[in-house]
Amino acid sequence: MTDQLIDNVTADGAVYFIFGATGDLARRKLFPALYSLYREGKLGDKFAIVGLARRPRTDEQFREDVLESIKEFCRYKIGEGQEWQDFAERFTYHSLDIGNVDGFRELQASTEALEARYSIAGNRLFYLALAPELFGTVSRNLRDGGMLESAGWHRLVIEKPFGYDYPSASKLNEEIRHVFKEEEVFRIDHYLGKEMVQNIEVIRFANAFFEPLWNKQHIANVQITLSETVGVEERGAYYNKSGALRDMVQNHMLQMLTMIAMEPPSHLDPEAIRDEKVKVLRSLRSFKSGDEVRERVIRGQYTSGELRGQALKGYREEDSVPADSTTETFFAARLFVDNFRWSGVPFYVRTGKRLPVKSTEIVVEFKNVPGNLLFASRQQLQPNLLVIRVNPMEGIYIRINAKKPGNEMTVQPVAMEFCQSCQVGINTPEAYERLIFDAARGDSTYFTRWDELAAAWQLVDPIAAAWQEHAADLAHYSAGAWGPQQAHKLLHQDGFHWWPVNGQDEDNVIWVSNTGK
Ligand SMILES: NC(=O)C1=CN([C@@H]2O[C@H](COP(=O)(O)OP(=O)(O)OC[C@H]3O[C@@H](n4cnc5c(N)ncnc54)[C@H](OP(=O)(O)O)[C@@H]3O)[C@@H](O)[C@H]2O)C=CC1
Ligand SMILES: O=C1O[C@H](COP(=O)(O)O)[C@@H](O)[C@H](O)[C@H]1O
Repeated sequence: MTDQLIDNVTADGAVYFIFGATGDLARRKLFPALYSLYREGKLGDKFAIVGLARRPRTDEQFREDVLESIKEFCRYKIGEGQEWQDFAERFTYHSLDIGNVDGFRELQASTEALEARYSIAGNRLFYLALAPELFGTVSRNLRDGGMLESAGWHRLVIEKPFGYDYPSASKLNEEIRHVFKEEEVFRIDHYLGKEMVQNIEVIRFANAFFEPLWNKQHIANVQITLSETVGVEERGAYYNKSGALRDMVQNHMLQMLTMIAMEPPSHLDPEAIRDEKVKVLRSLRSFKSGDEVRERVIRGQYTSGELRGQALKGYREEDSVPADSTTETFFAARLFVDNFRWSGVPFYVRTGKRLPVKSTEIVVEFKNVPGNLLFASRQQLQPNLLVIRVNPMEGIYIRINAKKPGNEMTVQPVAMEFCQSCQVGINTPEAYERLIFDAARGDSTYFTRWDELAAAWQLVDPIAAAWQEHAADLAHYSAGAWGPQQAHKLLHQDGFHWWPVNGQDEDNVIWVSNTGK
Protein backbone atom coordinates (compact mmCIF):
# COMPACT_ATOMS: atom_id res chain seq x y z
CA MET A 1 0.00 0.00 0.00
CA THR A 2 1.59 3.28 -1.02
CA ASP A 3 1.58 6.33 1.20
CA GLN A 4 -0.27 8.17 -1.57
CA LEU A 5 -3.25 5.79 -1.29
CA ILE A 6 -3.34 6.18 2.46
CA ASP A 7 -3.15 9.96 2.12
CA ASN A 8 -6.21 9.95 -0.14
CA VAL A 9 -8.23 8.41 2.67
CA THR A 10 -6.79 10.26 5.58
CA ALA A 11 -6.50 13.83 4.30
CA ASP A 12 -10.09 14.86 4.96
CA GLY A 13 -10.97 11.98 7.27
CA ALA A 14 -14.38 10.37 7.59
CA VAL A 15 -17.01 9.24 10.03
CA TYR A 16 -17.71 5.51 9.80
CA PHE A 17 -21.28 4.56 10.78
CA ILE A 18 -21.75 0.90 11.62
CA PHE A 19 -25.47 0.07 11.49
CA GLY A 20 -26.00 -3.28 13.22
CA ALA A 21 -23.17 -2.54 15.68
CA THR A 22 -24.44 -5.05 18.23
CA GLY A 23 -24.59 -7.86 15.66
CA ASP A 24 -22.40 -10.80 14.73
CA LEU A 25 -20.77 -9.34 11.61
CA ALA A 26 -19.70 -6.17 13.41
CA ARG A 27 -18.25 -8.22 16.24
CA ARG A 28 -16.41 -10.83 14.20
CA LYS A 29 -15.29 -8.82 11.20
CA LEU A 30 -15.87 -5.06 11.24
CA PHE A 31 -14.37 -3.91 14.55
CA PRO A 32 -11.26 -6.09 14.09
CA ALA A 33 -10.86 -4.75 10.53
CA LEU A 34 -11.16 -1.14 11.71
CA TYR A 35 -8.53 -1.77 14.36
CA SER A 36 -6.12 -3.29 11.82
CA LEU A 37 -6.60 -0.26 9.56
CA TYR A 38 -5.93 2.00 12.54
CA ARG A 39 -2.76 0.08 13.47
CA GLU A 40 -1.49 0.47 9.92
CA GLY A 41 -2.18 4.21 9.89
CA LYS A 42 -4.86 3.85 7.21
CA LEU A 43 -7.52 5.71 9.14
CA GLY A 44 -5.23 8.68 9.79
CA ASP A 45 -5.99 11.09 12.62
CA LYS A 46 -9.32 12.41 11.43
CA PHE A 47 -11.83 9.67 12.00
CA ALA A 48 -14.68 8.68 14.27
CA ILE A 49 -16.73 5.49 14.43
CA VAL A 50 -20.39 5.51 15.41
CA GLY A 51 -22.11 2.25 16.31
CA LEU A 52 -25.88 2.08 15.78
CA ALA A 53 -28.52 -0.43 16.82
CA ARG A 54 -31.70 -0.46 18.88
CA ARG A 55 -30.58 -1.90 22.18
CA PRO A 56 -29.37 0.55 24.78
CA ARG A 57 -25.60 0.80 25.36
CA THR A 58 -23.48 3.51 26.91
CA ASP A 59 -20.37 4.56 25.01
CA GLU A 60 -18.33 2.78 27.68
CA GLN A 61 -20.26 -0.49 27.33
CA PHE A 62 -19.95 -0.29 23.57
CA ARG A 63 -16.19 0.26 23.80
CA GLU A 64 -15.93 -2.81 26.05
CA ASP A 65 -17.75 -4.87 23.37
CA VAL A 66 -15.39 -3.54 20.73
CA LEU A 67 -12.35 -4.38 22.84
CA GLU A 68 -13.56 -7.95 23.39
CA SER A 69 -14.19 -8.40 19.68
CA ILE A 70 -10.72 -7.15 18.76
CA LYS A 71 -9.11 -9.41 21.35
CA GLU A 72 -10.95 -12.42 20.03
CA PHE A 73 -10.86 -11.89 16.28
CA CYS A 74 -8.19 -9.39 15.22
CA ARG A 75 -4.90 -10.44 13.62
CA TYR A 76 -3.18 -7.73 15.66
CA LYS A 77 -2.84 -8.04 19.41
CA ILE A 78 -4.29 -5.16 21.35
CA GLY A 79 -3.23 -3.99 24.81
CA GLU A 80 -5.41 -2.05 27.20
CA GLY A 81 -3.05 0.89 27.70
CA GLN A 82 -2.83 4.28 26.02
CA GLU A 83 -3.02 2.89 22.48
CA TRP A 84 -6.39 1.31 23.20
CA GLN A 85 -7.61 4.45 24.97
CA ASP A 86 -6.70 6.57 21.93
CA PHE A 87 -8.56 4.22 19.61
CA ALA A 88 -11.51 3.66 21.97
CA GLU A 89 -12.29 7.35 22.37
CA ARG A 90 -13.16 7.49 18.65
CA PHE A 91 -16.07 5.06 19.24
CA THR A 92 -19.48 6.32 20.26
CA TYR A 93 -22.79 4.49 20.36
CA HIS A 94 -26.15 5.81 19.25
CA SER A 95 -29.29 3.86 19.99
CA LEU A 96 -31.65 4.16 17.07
CA ASP A 97 -34.49 2.30 15.40
CA ILE A 98 -33.99 2.30 11.65
CA GLY A 99 -37.68 3.08 11.13
CA ASN A 100 -37.60 6.25 13.20
CA VAL A 101 -36.52 9.30 11.20
CA ASP A 102 -36.23 11.48 14.33
CA GLY A 103 -33.40 9.24 15.48
CA PHE A 104 -31.54 10.17 12.28
CA ARG A 105 -32.07 13.89 12.97
CA GLU A 106 -30.48 13.45 16.41
CA LEU A 107 -27.70 11.49 14.75
CA GLN A 108 -27.09 14.39 12.37
CA ALA A 109 -26.64 16.79 15.29
CA SER A 110 -24.24 14.51 17.16
CA THR A 111 -22.29 13.79 13.95
CA GLU A 112 -21.69 17.48 13.32
CA ALA A 113 -20.23 17.73 16.81
CA LEU A 114 -17.92 14.77 16.12
CA GLU A 115 -16.83 16.20 12.79
CA ALA A 116 -15.99 19.52 14.42
CA ARG A 117 -14.07 17.78 17.20
CA TYR A 118 -11.87 15.73 14.84
CA SER A 119 -11.72 18.25 11.94
CA ILE A 120 -13.51 15.84 9.58
CA ALA A 121 -14.67 17.43 6.34
CA GLY A 122 -18.16 15.91 6.16
CA ASN A 123 -17.20 12.54 4.58
CA ARG A 124 -19.55 9.82 5.76
CA LEU A 125 -19.38 6.07 5.20
CA PHE A 126 -22.52 4.11 6.13
CA TYR A 127 -21.91 0.40 6.64
CA LEU A 128 -25.16 -1.58 6.75
CA ALA A 129 -24.50 -4.74 8.78
CA LEU A 130 -28.26 -5.25 8.85
CA ALA A 131 -30.90 -7.52 7.39
CA PRO A 132 -31.45 -6.51 3.74
CA GLU A 133 -35.14 -5.69 4.39
CA LEU A 134 -33.88 -2.60 6.24
CA PHE A 135 -31.61 -1.23 3.49
CA GLY A 136 -34.35 0.80 1.77
CA THR A 137 -35.60 2.33 5.03
CA VAL A 138 -32.09 3.27 6.18
CA SER A 139 -31.35 4.94 2.84
CA ARG A 140 -34.58 6.95 2.99
CA ASN A 141 -34.14 7.99 6.60
CA LEU A 142 -30.50 8.96 6.06
CA ARG A 143 -31.76 11.38 3.43
CA ASP A 144 -34.86 12.56 5.32
CA GLY A 145 -32.95 12.92 8.58
CA GLY A 146 -30.45 15.28 6.92
CA MET A 147 -27.48 12.91 7.12
CA LEU A 148 -26.61 13.39 3.44
CA GLU A 149 -26.35 17.16 3.57
CA SER A 150 -22.80 17.38 4.85
CA ALA A 151 -20.15 18.86 2.57
CA GLY A 152 -18.11 15.71 1.83
CA TRP A 153 -18.77 12.37 0.15
CA HIS A 154 -21.44 9.86 1.23
CA ARG A 155 -20.98 6.14 0.62
CA LEU A 156 -23.22 3.23 1.39
CA VAL A 157 -21.62 -0.17 2.01
CA ILE A 158 -24.09 -3.04 1.83
CA GLU A 159 -23.78 -6.63 2.90
CA LYS A 160 -25.00 -9.65 1.04
CA PRO A 161 -27.48 -11.20 0.45
CA PHE A 162 -28.62 -8.59 -2.06
CA GLY A 163 -32.12 -9.91 -2.67
CA TYR A 164 -33.56 -13.39 -2.86
CA ASP A 165 -34.03 -13.50 -6.63
CA TYR A 166 -33.88 -11.06 -9.53
CA PRO A 167 -37.24 -9.29 -8.81
CA SER A 168 -36.48 -8.77 -5.10
CA ALA A 169 -32.89 -7.63 -5.82
CA SER A 170 -34.19 -5.24 -8.44
CA LYS A 171 -36.73 -3.76 -6.02
CA LEU A 172 -34.06 -3.39 -3.33
CA ASN A 173 -31.77 -1.72 -5.80
CA GLU A 174 -34.47 0.76 -6.80
CA GLU A 175 -35.09 1.69 -3.17
CA ILE A 176 -31.41 2.37 -2.61
CA ARG A 177 -30.94 4.18 -5.91
CA HIS A 178 -33.75 6.62 -5.06
CA VAL A 179 -31.28 8.02 -2.57
CA PHE A 180 -27.75 7.02 -3.59
CA LYS A 181 -26.05 7.12 -6.99
CA GLU A 182 -24.57 3.87 -8.29
CA GLU A 183 -21.02 5.19 -7.66
CA GLU A 184 -21.93 5.79 -4.01
CA VAL A 185 -23.07 2.20 -3.47
CA PHE A 186 -20.48 -0.41 -2.48
CA ARG A 187 -21.99 -3.92 -2.55
CA ILE A 188 -19.79 -6.30 -0.61
CA ASP A 189 -18.79 -9.72 -1.81
CA HIS A 190 -16.08 -10.49 0.70
CA TYR A 191 -14.47 -13.01 -1.67
CA LEU A 192 -13.45 -10.07 -3.86
CA GLY A 193 -11.51 -8.73 -0.89
CA LYS A 194 -9.45 -11.89 -0.60
CA GLU A 195 -5.79 -11.57 -1.50
CA MET A 196 -5.70 -14.49 -3.93
CA VAL A 197 -8.90 -13.53 -5.73
CA GLN A 198 -7.37 -10.12 -6.44
CA ASN A 199 -4.17 -11.91 -7.40
CA ILE A 200 -5.94 -13.71 -10.26
CA GLU A 201 -5.61 -10.57 -12.40
CA VAL A 202 -1.87 -10.39 -11.78
CA ILE A 203 -1.30 -14.10 -12.34
CA ARG A 204 -3.19 -13.91 -15.63
CA PHE A 205 -2.12 -10.55 -17.01
CA ALA A 206 1.43 -10.17 -15.72
CA ASN A 207 2.81 -13.55 -16.80
CA ALA A 208 3.84 -14.29 -20.37
CA PHE A 209 3.26 -18.00 -20.07
CA PHE A 210 -0.38 -18.09 -18.96
CA GLU A 211 -2.25 -15.61 -21.13
CA PRO A 212 -1.36 -17.16 -24.54
CA LEU A 213 -2.72 -20.50 -23.29
CA TRP A 214 -5.78 -19.05 -21.55
CA ASN A 215 -8.45 -20.27 -23.96
CA LYS A 216 -10.38 -23.21 -25.37
CA GLN A 217 -7.41 -24.39 -27.46
CA HIS A 218 -5.33 -25.16 -24.40
CA ILE A 219 -7.58 -25.44 -21.38
CA ALA A 220 -9.56 -28.64 -20.86
CA ASN A 221 -11.65 -27.46 -17.92
CA VAL A 222 -11.70 -25.17 -14.91
CA GLN A 223 -12.71 -26.35 -11.44
CA ILE A 224 -13.73 -24.02 -8.63
CA THR A 225 -14.23 -25.59 -5.22
CA LEU A 226 -15.36 -23.76 -2.09
CA SER A 227 -15.67 -26.42 0.58
CA GLU A 228 -16.49 -25.88 4.22
CA THR A 229 -16.35 -28.21 7.20
CA VAL A 230 -18.86 -26.17 9.20
CA GLY A 231 -22.52 -27.06 9.15
CA VAL A 232 -25.37 -24.62 9.32
CA GLU A 233 -25.34 -24.50 13.13
CA GLU A 234 -27.36 -21.59 14.57
CA ARG A 235 -27.73 -19.85 11.19
CA GLY A 236 -30.59 -22.10 10.06
CA ALA A 237 -33.21 -19.34 10.01
CA TYR A 238 -31.23 -17.51 7.34
CA TYR A 239 -29.60 -20.45 5.60
CA ASN A 240 -32.69 -22.58 5.21
CA LYS A 241 -34.24 -19.89 3.01
CA SER A 242 -31.07 -19.28 1.13
CA GLY A 243 -29.28 -22.61 0.58
CA ALA A 244 -25.92 -23.00 -1.11
CA LEU A 245 -27.20 -21.57 -4.39
CA ARG A 246 -28.06 -18.14 -2.98
CA ASP A 247 -25.55 -18.12 -0.14
CA MET A 248 -22.45 -18.99 -2.15
CA VAL A 249 -23.03 -19.60 -5.85
CA GLN A 250 -24.90 -16.43 -6.85
CA ASN A 251 -22.11 -14.34 -5.37
CA HIS A 252 -18.72 -15.77 -4.38
CA MET A 253 -18.55 -18.65 -6.89
CA LEU A 254 -19.71 -16.62 -9.88
CA GLN A 255 -17.42 -13.73 -8.94
CA MET A 256 -14.39 -16.06 -8.91
CA LEU A 257 -15.50 -17.51 -12.23
CA THR A 258 -15.66 -14.04 -13.79
CA MET A 259 -12.13 -13.23 -12.63
CA ILE A 260 -10.85 -16.40 -14.32
CA ALA A 261 -12.84 -15.99 -17.52
CA MET A 262 -12.89 -12.24 -18.19
CA GLU A 263 -11.05 -10.58 -21.05
CA PRO A 264 -8.15 -8.28 -20.17
CA PRO A 265 -9.69 -4.90 -19.35
CA SER A 266 -8.61 -1.93 -21.44
CA HIS A 267 -7.68 0.04 -18.30
CA LEU A 268 -7.13 -0.94 -14.72
CA ASP A 269 -10.04 1.11 -13.52
CA PRO A 270 -13.15 -0.15 -11.71
CA GLU A 271 -15.59 0.37 -14.56
CA ALA A 272 -13.36 -1.25 -17.20
CA ILE A 273 -12.81 -4.30 -15.00
CA ARG A 274 -16.47 -4.62 -14.08
CA ASP A 275 -17.49 -4.17 -17.72
CA GLU A 276 -15.43 -7.26 -18.54
CA LYS A 277 -16.86 -9.23 -15.62
CA VAL A 278 -20.43 -8.47 -16.55
CA LYS A 279 -19.76 -9.68 -20.12
CA VAL A 280 -18.74 -13.06 -18.68
CA LEU A 281 -21.89 -13.27 -16.57
CA ARG A 282 -24.02 -12.47 -19.58
CA SER A 283 -22.18 -15.12 -21.63
CA LEU A 284 -22.91 -17.88 -19.14
CA ARG A 285 -25.14 -20.46 -20.82
CA SER A 286 -28.57 -20.08 -19.27
CA PHE A 287 -30.76 -22.94 -18.10
CA LYS A 288 -33.71 -23.12 -20.45
CA SER A 289 -35.58 -26.07 -18.91
CA GLY A 290 -35.84 -28.23 -15.83
CA ASP A 291 -34.18 -31.06 -17.79
CA GLU A 292 -31.20 -28.88 -18.50
CA VAL A 293 -30.91 -28.06 -14.80
CA ARG A 294 -31.03 -31.78 -13.94
CA GLU A 295 -28.38 -32.54 -16.55
CA ARG A 296 -25.90 -29.90 -15.44
CA VAL A 297 -26.60 -29.21 -11.76
CA ILE A 298 -26.42 -31.41 -8.66
CA ARG A 299 -27.85 -30.39 -5.35
CA GLY A 300 -27.36 -32.22 -2.10
CA GLN A 301 -28.06 -32.07 1.60
CA TYR A 302 -25.91 -33.57 4.35
CA THR A 303 -27.17 -36.36 6.54
CA SER A 304 -25.47 -37.44 9.75
CA GLY A 305 -21.87 -38.53 9.43
CA GLU A 306 -18.41 -38.19 10.86
CA LEU A 307 -15.47 -35.87 10.40
CA ARG A 308 -12.10 -36.52 11.99
CA GLY A 309 -13.61 -38.86 14.54
CA GLN A 310 -16.40 -36.49 15.52
CA ALA A 311 -20.02 -37.61 15.02
CA LEU A 312 -22.04 -34.96 13.17
CA LYS A 313 -25.76 -34.33 12.91
CA GLY A 314 -27.58 -34.26 9.61
CA TYR A 315 -28.87 -30.93 8.29
CA ARG A 316 -32.48 -31.73 9.18
CA GLU A 317 -31.45 -32.61 12.72
CA GLU A 318 -29.87 -29.18 13.33
CA ASP A 319 -31.87 -27.23 15.94
CA SER A 320 -32.48 -24.24 13.69
CA VAL A 321 -33.70 -26.25 10.66
CA PRO A 322 -37.17 -27.69 9.91
CA ALA A 323 -37.20 -31.48 9.98
CA ASP A 324 -38.59 -31.69 6.43
CA SER A 325 -36.27 -29.13 4.85
CA THR A 326 -35.33 -29.60 1.18
CA THR A 327 -32.74 -26.82 1.22
CA GLU A 328 -29.47 -27.71 -0.50
CA THR A 329 -26.25 -27.58 1.50
CA PHE A 330 -24.23 -28.73 -1.52
CA PHE A 331 -24.16 -27.48 -5.08
CA ALA A 332 -22.17 -28.65 -8.09
CA ALA A 333 -22.63 -27.63 -11.70
CA ARG A 334 -21.15 -27.72 -15.16
CA LEU A 335 -21.28 -24.18 -16.53
CA PHE A 336 -20.27 -22.82 -19.92
CA VAL A 337 -19.11 -19.37 -20.92
CA ASP A 338 -20.40 -19.16 -24.46
CA ASN A 339 -17.92 -16.79 -26.07
CA PHE A 340 -14.99 -17.09 -28.48
CA ARG A 341 -12.41 -17.68 -25.78
CA TRP A 342 -14.22 -20.35 -23.81
CA SER A 343 -16.60 -22.07 -26.21
CA GLY A 344 -17.04 -25.70 -25.10
CA VAL A 345 -14.80 -25.49 -22.00
CA PRO A 346 -16.63 -26.76 -18.90
CA PHE A 347 -16.37 -24.68 -15.73
CA TYR A 348 -17.15 -27.04 -12.88
CA VAL A 349 -18.14 -25.34 -9.65
CA ARG A 350 -18.92 -26.99 -6.33
CA THR A 351 -19.54 -25.74 -2.83
CA GLY A 352 -20.93 -27.31 0.28
CA LYS A 353 -21.12 -27.43 4.03
CA ARG A 354 -19.87 -30.38 6.09
CA LEU A 355 -17.32 -31.41 3.49
CA PRO A 356 -14.02 -32.98 4.55
CA VAL A 357 -11.85 -29.82 4.49
CA LYS A 358 -12.14 -26.05 4.53
CA SER A 359 -10.67 -24.97 1.25
CA THR A 360 -11.23 -22.66 -1.68
CA GLU A 361 -9.22 -23.57 -4.76
CA ILE A 362 -9.37 -22.89 -8.46
CA VAL A 363 -7.85 -25.51 -10.72
CA VAL A 364 -7.11 -24.77 -14.36
CA GLU A 365 -6.54 -28.10 -16.13
CA PHE A 366 -4.67 -27.83 -19.42
CA LYS A 367 -5.20 -30.07 -22.41
CA ASN A 368 -2.68 -32.81 -22.88
CA VAL A 369 0.11 -32.44 -25.42
CA PRO A 370 -0.67 -34.04 -28.78
CA GLY A 371 -0.03 -37.83 -28.87
CA ASN A 372 3.66 -38.33 -28.20
CA LEU A 373 5.01 -41.73 -29.18
CA LEU A 374 7.82 -41.67 -26.69
CA PHE A 375 5.56 -41.27 -23.70
CA ALA A 376 2.11 -42.22 -24.81
CA SER A 377 3.06 -45.82 -25.56
CA ARG A 378 4.39 -46.28 -22.05
CA GLN A 379 2.29 -44.33 -19.66
CA GLN A 380 -0.61 -42.00 -19.33
CA LEU A 381 0.61 -38.43 -19.02
CA GLN A 382 -0.92 -36.33 -16.27
CA PRO A 383 -2.31 -32.98 -17.42
CA ASN A 384 -0.61 -29.73 -16.44
CA LEU A 385 -2.45 -27.83 -13.75
CA LEU A 386 -2.39 -24.30 -12.46
CA VAL A 387 -3.91 -24.22 -9.00
CA ILE A 388 -4.82 -20.98 -7.24
CA ARG A 389 -5.27 -21.50 -3.52
CA VAL A 390 -7.60 -18.87 -2.19
CA ASN A 391 -8.45 -19.88 1.33
CA PRO A 392 -7.33 -20.70 4.01
CA MET A 393 -3.95 -21.50 2.37
CA GLU A 394 -3.03 -18.72 -0.03
CA GLY A 395 -0.72 -19.28 -2.96
CA ILE A 396 -0.39 -21.00 -6.29
CA TYR A 397 1.17 -24.11 -7.66
CA ILE A 398 1.72 -25.46 -11.10
CA ARG A 399 1.95 -29.11 -11.92
CA ILE A 400 4.21 -30.14 -14.76
CA ASN A 401 5.68 -33.41 -16.01
CA ALA A 402 9.39 -34.08 -15.61
CA LYS A 403 11.69 -37.04 -16.06
CA LYS A 404 12.14 -39.24 -13.05
CA PRO A 405 15.88 -39.47 -12.35
CA GLY A 406 17.29 -42.82 -13.57
CA ASN A 407 17.86 -44.77 -16.74
CA GLU A 408 14.23 -45.26 -17.66
CA MET A 409 12.34 -42.52 -19.54
CA THR A 410 9.71 -42.39 -16.81
CA VAL A 411 7.58 -39.31 -16.41
CA GLN A 412 6.88 -37.95 -12.97
CA PRO A 413 4.40 -35.16 -12.07
CA VAL A 414 6.13 -32.35 -10.19
CA ALA A 415 4.28 -29.56 -8.40
CA MET A 416 6.04 -26.26 -7.90
CA GLU A 417 4.40 -24.26 -5.19
CA PHE A 418 4.49 -20.68 -4.02
CA CYS A 419 2.78 -20.61 -0.64
CA GLN A 420 1.98 -16.98 0.05
CA SER A 421 0.35 -17.45 3.45
CA CYS A 422 3.37 -19.45 4.65
CA GLN A 423 5.50 -16.39 3.99
CA VAL A 424 3.22 -13.53 4.90
CA GLY A 425 1.43 -15.45 7.68
CA ILE A 426 -1.12 -13.66 9.79
CA ASN A 427 -0.20 -10.31 8.35
CA THR A 428 -2.21 -10.94 5.20
CA PRO A 429 -4.97 -8.31 5.46
CA GLU A 430 -8.43 -9.71 6.07
CA ALA A 431 -10.91 -9.21 3.21
CA TYR A 432 -12.96 -6.78 5.32
CA GLU A 433 -9.97 -4.53 6.01
CA ARG A 434 -9.25 -4.19 2.33
CA LEU A 435 -12.87 -3.58 1.43
CA ILE A 436 -13.56 -0.97 4.12
CA PHE A 437 -10.37 0.80 3.08
CA ASP A 438 -11.30 0.63 -0.61
CA ALA A 439 -14.78 2.03 0.11
CA ALA A 440 -13.23 4.86 2.12
CA ARG A 441 -11.01 5.80 -0.78
CA GLY A 442 -13.84 5.41 -3.27
CA ASP A 443 -12.36 2.47 -5.19
CA SER A 444 -15.23 0.22 -6.26
CA THR A 445 -13.15 -2.31 -8.24
CA TYR A 446 -13.73 -5.13 -5.79
CA PHE A 447 -17.40 -4.45 -5.16
CA THR A 448 -20.24 -5.76 -7.31
CA ARG A 449 -21.99 -3.40 -9.65
CA TRP A 450 -25.74 -3.70 -10.06
CA ASP A 451 -25.57 -5.13 -13.59
CA GLU A 452 -23.26 -7.92 -12.37
CA LEU A 453 -25.72 -8.82 -9.64
CA ALA A 454 -28.64 -8.70 -12.03
CA ALA A 455 -26.89 -11.05 -14.48
CA ALA A 456 -25.96 -13.44 -11.65
CA TRP A 457 -29.56 -13.62 -10.43
CA GLN A 458 -30.78 -14.19 -13.97
CA LEU A 459 -28.55 -17.27 -14.19
CA VAL A 460 -29.53 -18.57 -10.77
CA ASP A 461 -33.30 -17.99 -10.78
CA PRO A 462 -34.17 -20.74 -13.33
CA ILE A 463 -32.16 -23.24 -11.26
CA ALA A 464 -34.13 -22.35 -8.12
CA ALA A 465 -37.39 -22.52 -10.08
CA ALA A 466 -36.59 -25.99 -11.45
CA TRP A 467 -35.79 -27.25 -7.97
CA GLN A 468 -39.04 -25.94 -6.66
CA GLU A 469 -40.89 -28.03 -9.22
CA HIS A 470 -38.81 -31.16 -8.65
CA ALA A 471 -38.09 -31.45 -4.93
CA ALA A 472 -37.11 -35.09 -5.62
CA ASP A 473 -33.88 -33.90 -7.28
CA LEU A 474 -32.28 -33.44 -3.87
CA ALA A 475 -29.46 -35.96 -3.35
CA HIS A 476 -27.92 -36.73 0.02
CA TYR A 477 -24.38 -37.12 1.32
CA SER A 478 -22.98 -38.05 4.70
CA ALA A 479 -21.50 -35.16 6.66
CA GLY A 480 -17.75 -35.41 6.14
CA ALA A 481 -18.00 -36.77 2.55
CA TRP A 482 -17.29 -34.92 -0.72
CA GLY A 483 -20.95 -34.36 -1.60
CA PRO A 484 -23.28 -36.81 -3.34
CA GLN A 485 -21.97 -39.36 -5.86
CA GLN A 486 -23.76 -37.51 -8.65
CA ALA A 487 -21.25 -34.66 -8.27
CA HIS A 488 -18.47 -37.05 -9.27
CA LYS A 489 -20.45 -38.47 -12.17
CA LEU A 490 -20.90 -34.94 -13.51
CA LEU A 491 -17.18 -34.88 -14.37
CA HIS A 492 -16.72 -38.58 -15.13
CA GLN A 493 -19.28 -38.25 -17.92
CA ASP A 494 -16.91 -35.74 -19.53
CA GLY A 495 -13.76 -37.84 -18.94
CA PHE A 496 -12.54 -35.67 -16.02
CA HIS A 497 -12.46 -35.89 -12.25
CA TRP A 498 -12.34 -33.38 -9.41
CA TRP A 499 -8.73 -32.72 -8.51
CA PRO A 500 -8.18 -33.25 -4.81
CA VAL A 501 -8.06 -29.94 -2.97
CA ASN A 502 -4.80 -29.54 -1.18
CA GLY A 503 -3.09 -31.53 -3.94
CA GLN A 504 -0.28 -32.50 -1.62
CA ASP A 505 -2.46 -35.47 -0.71
CA GLU A 506 -1.53 -37.00 -4.06
CA ASP A 507 1.44 -39.17 -3.22
CA ASN A 508 2.63 -39.70 -6.81
CA VAL A 509 3.56 -36.02 -7.14
CA ILE A 510 6.97 -34.57 -6.20
CA TRP A 511 6.57 -31.19 -4.44
CA VAL A 512 9.00 -28.33 -4.75
CA SER A 513 7.78 -25.68 -2.39
CA ASN A 514 8.81 -22.60 -0.46
CA THR A 515 7.15 -24.08 2.62
CA GLY A 516 10.20 -26.16 3.33
CA LYS A 517 8.11 -29.38 3.20
N1 LIG B 1 -22.46 -12.59 10.32
C1 LIG B 1 -21.76 -12.84 9.25
O1 LIG B 1 -20.70 -13.47 9.25
C2 LIG B 1 -22.23 -12.34 7.92
C3 LIG B 1 -23.34 -11.52 7.83
N2 LIG B 1 -23.71 -11.03 6.61
C4 LIG B 1 -24.85 -10.12 6.49
O2 LIG B 1 -24.66 -9.00 7.34
C5 LIG B 1 -25.91 -8.56 7.85
C6 LIG B 1 -25.85 -8.56 9.37
O3 LIG B 1 -25.62 -9.87 9.80
P1 LIG B 1 -25.36 -10.26 11.32
O4 LIG B 1 -24.45 -9.29 11.97
O5 LIG B 1 -24.97 -11.69 11.31
O6 LIG B 1 -26.83 -10.12 11.94
P2 LIG B 1 -27.26 -10.00 13.47
O7 LIG B 1 -28.66 -10.50 13.54
O8 LIG B 1 -26.23 -10.59 14.36
O9 LIG B 1 -27.28 -8.43 13.73
C7 LIG B 1 -28.26 -7.57 13.22
C8 LIG B 1 -28.03 -6.17 13.74
O10 LIG B 1 -29.06 -5.33 13.27
C9 LIG B 1 -29.58 -4.54 14.36
N3 LIG B 1 -30.97 -4.22 14.07
C10 LIG B 1 -31.97 -5.07 13.75
N4 LIG B 1 -33.12 -4.41 13.53
C11 LIG B 1 -32.84 -3.10 13.72
C12 LIG B 1 -33.61 -1.92 13.66
N5 LIG B 1 -34.92 -1.93 13.35
N6 LIG B 1 -33.01 -0.74 13.91
C13 LIG B 1 -31.69 -0.69 14.23
N7 LIG B 1 -30.90 -1.78 14.28
C14 LIG B 1 -31.47 -2.98 14.05
C15 LIG B 1 -29.41 -5.47 15.57
O11 LIG B 1 -29.31 -4.77 16.76
P3 LIG B 1 -30.51 -4.52 17.80
O12 LIG B 1 -31.22 -5.82 17.95
O13 LIG B 1 -29.80 -4.03 19.02
O14 LIG B 1 -31.33 -3.47 17.18
C16 LIG B 1 -28.03 -6.07 15.26
O15 LIG B 1 -27.02 -5.18 15.67
C17 LIG B 1 -26.96 -9.49 7.26
O16 LIG B 1 -27.44 -8.93 6.06
C18 LIG B 1 -26.17 -10.74 6.96
O17 LIG B 1 -26.74 -11.50 5.94
C19 LIG B 1 -23.02 -11.34 5.47
C20 LIG B 1 -21.92 -12.15 5.49
C21 LIG B 1 -21.45 -12.75 6.72
O1 LIG C 1 -20.72 -15.44 2.69
C1 LIG C 1 -20.54 -16.49 3.27
O2 LIG C 1 -19.29 -16.97 3.33
C2 LIG C 1 -18.91 -17.91 4.34
C3 LIG C 1 -17.56 -18.51 3.90
O3 LIG C 1 -16.60 -17.48 3.83
P1 LIG C 1 -15.05 -17.81 4.05
O4 LIG C 1 -14.39 -16.51 3.84
O5 LIG C 1 -14.93 -18.33 5.45
O6 LIG C 1 -14.70 -18.87 3.07
C4 LIG C 1 -19.96 -18.98 4.53
O7 LIG C 1 -19.64 -19.79 5.62
C5 LIG C 1 -21.31 -18.34 4.75
O8 LIG C 1 -22.30 -19.36 4.77
C6 LIG C 1 -21.64 -17.36 3.65
O9 LIG C 1 -22.78 -16.60 4.04
